[in-house]
Amino acid sequence: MTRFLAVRPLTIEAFEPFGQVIEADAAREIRLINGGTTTRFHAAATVDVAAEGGSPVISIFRGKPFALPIRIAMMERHPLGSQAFVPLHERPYLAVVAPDENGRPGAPLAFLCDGRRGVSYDRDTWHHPLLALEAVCDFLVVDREGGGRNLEEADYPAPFTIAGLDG
Ligand SMILES: NC(=O)N[C@@H](O)C(=O)O
Ligand code: NI
Repeated sequence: MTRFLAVRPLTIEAFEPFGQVIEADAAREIRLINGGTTTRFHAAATVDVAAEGGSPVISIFRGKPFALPIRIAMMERHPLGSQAFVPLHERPYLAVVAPDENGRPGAPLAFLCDGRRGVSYDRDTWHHPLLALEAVCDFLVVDREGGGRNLEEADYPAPFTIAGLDG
């Protein structure tokens, strides 16, 4: 029996249990800086990577696009750090997350992200690895460098299928 997974629009409120949406409107504070030539949208997301002596790193992920239907058979989480993805090309991508259920991922939720906003997964939040859509897309990624076990993966007993992107 195929378990279909509907795609929903990314909103700050709906994503809040799993992380933060990175966009100007999500910033806590707006500051005019540099003599008024620049607007700083301050702290649109936080970076939580210090556990067990971790430090923040900035990387580029070049994501190959996934074609529909997309099979969600596993999830992962990073117990020691948050992980943020900001698209550097304005292309859509999917953020698939799940609540924790006794140490395993529960039913996933798939958010369609429009390429103008990033997402930051909270530390220890179940998510699917990067899911770029349409074309190869670079993402700026802020996550943790350091010791300890910062990757936990779990397979679903039966995969979910994303058949379309329109809900
Ligand atoms: N493995 C890795 O660095 N990437 C994943 O954590 C991911 O969420 O894409
Ligand atoms: Ni990850």
